[in-house]
Amino acid sequence: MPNLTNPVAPQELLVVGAALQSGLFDTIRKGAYSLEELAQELGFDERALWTVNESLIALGYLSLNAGKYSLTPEGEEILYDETSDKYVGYALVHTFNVIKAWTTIPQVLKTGAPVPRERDQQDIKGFMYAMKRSAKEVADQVAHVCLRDLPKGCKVLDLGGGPLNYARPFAAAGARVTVQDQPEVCQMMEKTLQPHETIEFVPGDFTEGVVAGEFDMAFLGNICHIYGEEENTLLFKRVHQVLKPGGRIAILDLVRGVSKRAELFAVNMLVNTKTGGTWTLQQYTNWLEQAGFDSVQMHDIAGRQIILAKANK
Ligand SMILES: C[S@@+](CC[C@H](N)C(=O)[O-])C[C@H]1O[C@@H](n2cnc3c(N)ncnc32)[C@H](O)[C@@H]1O
Repeated sequence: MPNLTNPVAPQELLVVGAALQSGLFDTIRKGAYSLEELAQELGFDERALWTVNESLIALGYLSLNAGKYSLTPEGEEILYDETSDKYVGYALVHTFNVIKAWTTIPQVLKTGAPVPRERDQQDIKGFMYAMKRSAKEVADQVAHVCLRDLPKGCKVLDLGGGPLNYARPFAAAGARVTVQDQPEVCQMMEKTLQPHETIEFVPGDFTEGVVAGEFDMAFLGNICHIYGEEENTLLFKRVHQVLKPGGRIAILDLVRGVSKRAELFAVNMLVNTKTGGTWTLQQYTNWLEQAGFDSVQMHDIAGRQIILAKANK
């Protein structure tokens, strides 16, 4: 059913998301700044900063005492306290970027192509947090389904697994995990690895090539929606080459016609990618069979789908 009952709600999200994205909250958290000092530190226009800060005070995120700004306890909890139920944190930067991208729909309708945008470190961090948040409730179950019947110490390839949301549960279940992701993601996330975690990073673009190996299982978590038929079929063929005979491919995504979220999510891919979208089980099955897989099965975990198939070689 259509539901546009509260069209003003995004305003809070936009101003808080912008403050987080631009480093305003991070800076205020570091010390006591006056308006002039803060504007100087961040290179911001004073009038613009004053207007935004006043709105953040009205919303309850900032307070001003003796001419110095600080975060309110509620602001601190929502933006920085990962142990709190109210915590949203950097995932908000991702929501902010999603909204920015969706405002380009009128242009994309004409050109069919995303409007180019630069991504800075704050954007990557926001994306990582959003991925972590979305995986939190399902990651252990996903790992269980993907690793079922595989021996301890099995070799897993996690393509686009840089955020480590699934690599960590795979490793915790005894797998040796190779993560291939973009160099900037590997660089950021490698630092977060614990010495006991059996995870190695291999930087590289998987549309250009997949790391060599003899893997028991290859996990493609939320990456097939970034690409279209041509790239996915080629990727499945490359994955087939690096799996052991009878090895498993596991694809986690929102399957069109099965997930209730698939149609709307495809709009996000439309405005952010050249060929991405959400795909039906029939499309996945065709691409997998062309790449040399058989025994295709689908599982549902909390409204997300996992497609499993076996390398027939
Ligand atoms: C939507 S996130 C999914 C992350 C994780 N697999 C999950 O499900 O939580 C997509 C990931 O794939 C990576 N990625 C996208 N295209 C890639 C490419 N061509 N080569 C390597 N990594 C890529 C991104 O950097 C990002 O970490």
